[in-house]
Amino acid sequence: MARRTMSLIPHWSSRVSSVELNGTPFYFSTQEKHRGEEVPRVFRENDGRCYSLLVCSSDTIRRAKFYAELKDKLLTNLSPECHLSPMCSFLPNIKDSLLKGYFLKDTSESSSPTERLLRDLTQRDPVLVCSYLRGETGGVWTQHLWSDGDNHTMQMPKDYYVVPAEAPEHHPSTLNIINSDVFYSFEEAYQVLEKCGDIIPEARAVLELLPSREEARRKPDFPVIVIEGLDATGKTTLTESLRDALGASLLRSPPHCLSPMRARFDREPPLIRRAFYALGNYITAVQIGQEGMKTPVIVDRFWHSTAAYAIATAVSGPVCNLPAEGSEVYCWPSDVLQPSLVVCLTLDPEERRRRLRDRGQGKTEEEQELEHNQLFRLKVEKAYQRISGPACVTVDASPPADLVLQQVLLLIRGKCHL
Ligand SMILES: Nc1ncnc2c1ncn2[C@@H]1O[C@H](COP(=O)(O)OP(=O)(O)O)[C@@H](O)[C@H]1O
Ligand SMILES: Nc1ccn([C@H]2C[C@H](O)[C@@H](COP(=O)(O)OP(=O)(O)O)O2)c(=O)n1
Repeated sequence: MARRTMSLIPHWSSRVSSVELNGTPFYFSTQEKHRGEEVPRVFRENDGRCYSLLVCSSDTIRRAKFYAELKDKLLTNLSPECHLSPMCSFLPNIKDSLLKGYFLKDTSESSSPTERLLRDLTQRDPVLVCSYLRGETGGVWTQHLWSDGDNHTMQMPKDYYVVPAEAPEHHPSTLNIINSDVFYSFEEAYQVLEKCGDIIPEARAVLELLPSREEARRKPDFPVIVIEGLDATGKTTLTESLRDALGASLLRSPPHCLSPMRARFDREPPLIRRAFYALGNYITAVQIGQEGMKTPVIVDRFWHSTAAYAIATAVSGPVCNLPAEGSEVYCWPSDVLQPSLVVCLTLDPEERRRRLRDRGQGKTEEEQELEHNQLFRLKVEKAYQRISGPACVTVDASPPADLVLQQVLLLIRGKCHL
């Protein structure tokens, strides 16, 4: 922890913080001198004491695990007069600079219980705490960075004034996507599960099922057609019909051999969950390579799903916060087999809800969230459309199943000469 804190300090005053109040981000930064700037919005009309907690550790697994637990830990141990808001700190436009945490307003009588808890956290956990103090007149606020536990030798910087900051060009939640949410090589995803082996036994089981990188890259003779889309858009119906119509093999990602481990990874923080899905694609790629030497191959979900869901979860707020079209975030990994055609089924939300209801089966938590969270659904769809190399061809899935099949067969014949 101490090492990580020290590595942050040289850039400390270049950092910008964002606190989300009712879903809207408010930005502030710090500086050594006050030049008459107004008080940042999060500190205005504020009688309480304010603190920020940022999770930071060079151990990415520990950081992801601790962040996932932190909110519950705080809500359980803090007094009801404490209010938490999501917060982050970042170096504008600098990749991998995002630190996530919470902003805490405490309106209770005594500061002691909260400060005791925060002090304990700084000593035991990978967290960086700051307190904020209002000047005598109320016109200025200063930030005080707490030292971490027993590292007395560390040179702490002096207090800084907090001042309002501009919204950055790229939304902060986009800064850490690469290799935290979306993996662009076998090695990067592999390393995450390898580091989890001691704490998640299922991670070792997944590693044992993995192919070599060469196997995952083998290009088959027959065309490979991937069908993508949100849950209940008709992927299973269409992929089974395509298999029958084309005499094709039908595969899926994640592959069946990972089904017993999937629920465990769905409970893990994004870093670990997304590494699991990323590795699933390499297993499916080997199966595609084998089957594709004999017949055409239809694949139910592949890398588009892995990337689009991960990006949509990682990026908070509206669709415009997503990385712009053309961003490297949307680039197909060079070591994943490229399908001949990717079709993305779309459906208006009302019809999709009707199909989900009619099917009446259990849904993943994420799909339930999708149903309630229109924004998330829009972000997944937008991310699907922006992925390139191969891009996906969008097909309206609202007509009857046989018409959707005919339309996709036409696309396949045009593109794959079957
Ligand atoms: N073109 C279609 N028109 C009407 N209903 C459909 C169509 N395609 C699929 N369905 C129905 O919608 C539900 C979801 O389809 P399914 O193929 O299971 O979707 P997914 O695999 O994408 O989750 C199923 O009950 C299915 O019978
Ligand atoms: N190739 C894939 C397939 C699914 N995922 C992830 C993306 C979402 O978190 C879920 C969506 O899966 P869901 O349970 O809705 O999918 P199915 O109903 O099994 O088709 O799985 C993935 O990351 N990569």
